[in-house]
Amino acid sequence: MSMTNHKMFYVSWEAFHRASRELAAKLLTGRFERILAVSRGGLVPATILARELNIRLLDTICIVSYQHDQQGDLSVVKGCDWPDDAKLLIVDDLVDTGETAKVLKQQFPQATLATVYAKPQGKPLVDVYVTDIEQDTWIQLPWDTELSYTAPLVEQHS
Ligand SMILES: O=P(O)(O)OC[C@H]1O[C@H](OP(=O)(O)OP(=O)(O)O)[C@H](O)[C@@H]1O
Repeated sequence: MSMTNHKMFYVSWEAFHRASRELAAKLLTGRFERILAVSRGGLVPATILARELNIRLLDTICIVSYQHDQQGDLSVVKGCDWPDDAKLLIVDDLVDTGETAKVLKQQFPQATLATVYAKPQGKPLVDVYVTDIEQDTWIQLPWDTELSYTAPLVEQHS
């Protein structure tokens, strides 16, 4: 998805922290023992969930998506050889098309996949999430943005 002609959903660090803690609350009864963070976007919520759920065992799966090519052209540049079971919690920041989630579910069908944000196309693949985002909306995460000046509305519309 290209950034032009799309609605934007800007997320501050505080909002992301709050939403990640909401996600932790939803996962409280899960009795998870291990967290698999989907790098890179899943690293931040994985840290927050590990703290809230007191999980000390974490690993990463590093997936690179080549957006200049076809959608869904993914490469796992670093895998994880943990067993697939119900004690495994997989964490990503968002699910969009669901292509990343498909790769995760293929290797770890019994694990729980949790994301902070979910768009309709990928939502059926996620087990637990916090916030629905429309498919045509670009989620601007705090590590990709910075505060900047914006002109008053009257000036923008004159
Ligand atoms: O549902 P999908 O369409 O597969 O999209 C979801 C994936 O896209 C984002 O990663 P991105 O490719 O931006 O990589 P990054 O996290 O390393 O920046 C996000 O962190 C998910 O892993």
